[in-house]
Amino acid sequence: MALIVQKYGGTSVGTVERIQAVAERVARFRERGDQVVVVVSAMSGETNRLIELANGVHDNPPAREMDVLVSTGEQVTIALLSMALQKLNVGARSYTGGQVAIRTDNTHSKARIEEIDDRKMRADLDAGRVCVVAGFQGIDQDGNITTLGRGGSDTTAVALAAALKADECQIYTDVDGVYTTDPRVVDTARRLDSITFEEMLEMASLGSKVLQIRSVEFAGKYNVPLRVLSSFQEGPGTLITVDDEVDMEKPVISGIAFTRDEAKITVRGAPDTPGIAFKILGPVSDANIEVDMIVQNVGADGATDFTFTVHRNDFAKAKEALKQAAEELGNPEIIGDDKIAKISLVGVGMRSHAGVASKMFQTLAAEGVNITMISTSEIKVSVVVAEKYLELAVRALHQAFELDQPAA
Ligand SMILES: Nc1ncnc2c1ncn2[C@@H]1O[C@H](COP(=O)(O)OP(=O)(O)O)[C@@H](O)[C@H]1O
Ligand SMILES: N[C@@H](CC(=O)OP(=O)(O)O)C(=O)O
Repeated sequence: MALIVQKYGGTSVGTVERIQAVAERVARFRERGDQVVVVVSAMSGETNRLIELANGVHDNPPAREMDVLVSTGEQVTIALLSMALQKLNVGARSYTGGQVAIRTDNTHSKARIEEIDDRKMRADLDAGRVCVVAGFQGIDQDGNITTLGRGGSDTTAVALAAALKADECQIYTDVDGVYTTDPRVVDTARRLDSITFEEMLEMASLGSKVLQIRSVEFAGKYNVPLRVLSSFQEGPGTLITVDDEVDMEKPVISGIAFTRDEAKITVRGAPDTPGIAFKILGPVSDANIEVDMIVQNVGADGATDFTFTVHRNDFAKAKEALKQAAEELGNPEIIGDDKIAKISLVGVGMRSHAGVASKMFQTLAAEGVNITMISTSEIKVSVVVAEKYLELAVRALHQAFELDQPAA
């Protein structure tokens, strides 16, 4: 008998039939004698629909009310799944985040979980019932509903697994595991049997939306055994593993992540004087905008070019912040490009192998893809290219690094 936390994402509960299929899967685990806590997301498309409703009423919806609204999607699916389980004669009870209670801080729309009360869940499990818990939501200490950020149900599941010391946290989705890259873009992408927490964290941070970043951080911190599986087919999925010693047989690159979520801003001809980076990025940071990549060119004739990227949603706001600071910067030219994509190679093997970046640049050059920005860290290399070359570039890199070949 094992204690398992299972999370089913939006596509897996997208229709009544799919909810029934989830109930049947959960029932099979119960028949085997396992104790099961299920976390569900809203039906696919529902959270976006709710956000659009809010945008129709208010151009900057108040964060507290937004959380009251978007948390309703999950309330629908917990009730439906609980009913579907009871129809199969499996004892089940649904709980919103607040009912559990999943206590968070009060940062609406990106709240952090602070404490989980496991008493109700324990009582249900001991009585042989399945607990069906709404993902993505919690409650602050004043009783306000909070949400955990897009994709937050993954984090709910991992946090419950940590609180309950579950034997495994299983994330069921519409793919049968973590792939070498997004299988929707590269059809030769291969499922990985395992990937380290460190690599998964990079993949998630660099754009692979199969797991929410926070959930991977949480699983690593609390040592929660985490597995990604398909809710539509049987299979072993992908196990996220602790990074023990580096396996010399392991390929240098484990995966390719990419994102279209960023935009690039260049300040041309800014004075090349001490403090210029602060003068440019200070106003951007004051506007509460996060900066990702930064490049400052070598100065010439006392002037320099400075380029950085921000989330695409912050593009207009960042340009505006700079325009307001323009006078202090000597009125440089400010240009922007939001048709960019960032592509990243990820792999712990990079620590012990040289030449990954140069092979990446060579591959892109052979395809005629121009690189406009580069950044590296110990286990990743990222480049920015024009968005129109994204698919071409990812496919070429996938092939060049032989990611379509089964691991040795
Ligand atoms: N490296 C990757 N491996 C697997 N899936 C990936 C990867 N990168 C991106 N994805 C995408 O993530 C999707 C699953 O995440 P998501 O749509 O958020 O699922 P859910 O609704 O179940 O939470 C897949 O359909 C796939 O297109
Ligand atoms: N419904 C929320 C939470 C979530 O995790 O969804 P999904 O598991 O479908 O990515 C969202 O759309 O962000």
